[in-house]
Amino acid sequence: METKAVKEKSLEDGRAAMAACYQGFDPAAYLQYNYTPPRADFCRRDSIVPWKLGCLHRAFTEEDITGGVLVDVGSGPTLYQVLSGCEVFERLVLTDFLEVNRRELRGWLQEQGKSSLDWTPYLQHVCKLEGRGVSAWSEKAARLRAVVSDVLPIDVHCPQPLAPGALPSPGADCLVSSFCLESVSADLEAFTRALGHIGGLLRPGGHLLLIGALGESFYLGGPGVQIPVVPLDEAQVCGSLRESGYTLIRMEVYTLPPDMRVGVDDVSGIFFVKARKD
Ligand SMILES: C[S@@+](CC[C@H](N)C(=O)[O-])C[C@H]1O[C@@H](n2cnc3c(N)ncnc32)[C@H](O)[C@@H]1O
Ligand SMILES: O=[N+]([O-])c1ccc2c(c1)CN[C@@H](CO)C2
Repeated sequence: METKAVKEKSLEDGRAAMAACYQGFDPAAYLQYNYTPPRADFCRRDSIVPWKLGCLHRAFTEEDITGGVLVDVGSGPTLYQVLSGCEVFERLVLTDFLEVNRRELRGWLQEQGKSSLDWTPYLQHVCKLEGRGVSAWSEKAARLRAVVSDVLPIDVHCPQPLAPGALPSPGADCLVSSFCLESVSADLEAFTRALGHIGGLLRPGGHLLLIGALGESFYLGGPGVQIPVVPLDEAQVCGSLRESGYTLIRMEVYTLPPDMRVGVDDVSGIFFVKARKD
């Protein structure tokens, strides 16, 4: 029979091991692996990034998602996940565990062109989805820079993932999180716990937009930096959502065609979830 102290110790050891894996994370390499063609090919209907941007565009333009505060959990060095949400919310908080990623985000936010990836094609694609024409991309960039109020440290394994007082007291109106929870959790139990922790950042009735990997056991966070991932299937994601106090509104799934499997991970599918906090 495992005592509480032993269980706590093994939890702490697991988190420390995962944190150690992330010390080698290389934002520029990660962006190169996942956010350039073929995975980010805006001329291909079956490319992964356009699929993700379409899911986010649809979700953020549905009438049940209204303004206020949007928090992106585990932003990493990427901005694609908030390009639709930035039009709907007045305040956007980006977050990540690593200073290297927070620095990457601040670089783009503070200065034209100071980032490891050119986000212009992403801005243009989302403008097209919004029927604004691609030339509005610089307006969207200005809007994003205007609504991001903070780039904060976060740890989803903490019951309070953000520093006290980081958000207004009712909590955020909406959370978005992509490829974070399963990529930082040692097992399904930790994934579910983390889902509950971030739920504490959200007001009751608020929405969660969650993008994640299905069937993935590892990914490369940089050259030679192999990071373990808890392999999930759709049923486990739905069960974890239910267990951590969310009502599932819908789940959409993308199955990777062979040429999207480029050797930087062993992901087989991607889920997009829209859920509401009970
Ligand atoms: C696979 S990346 C996802 C990045 C981005 N959201 C995307 O969609 O590509 C996982 C992110 O989780 C962050 N992370 C690592 N440990 C974390 C923790 N304990 N709490 C929150 N985020 C963490 C990493 O720094 C990394 O940026
Ligand atoms: O295809 N993609 O757009 C894409 C983007 C990011 C990531 C993946 C796939 C799969 N691995 C995760 C880390 O667990 C990160």
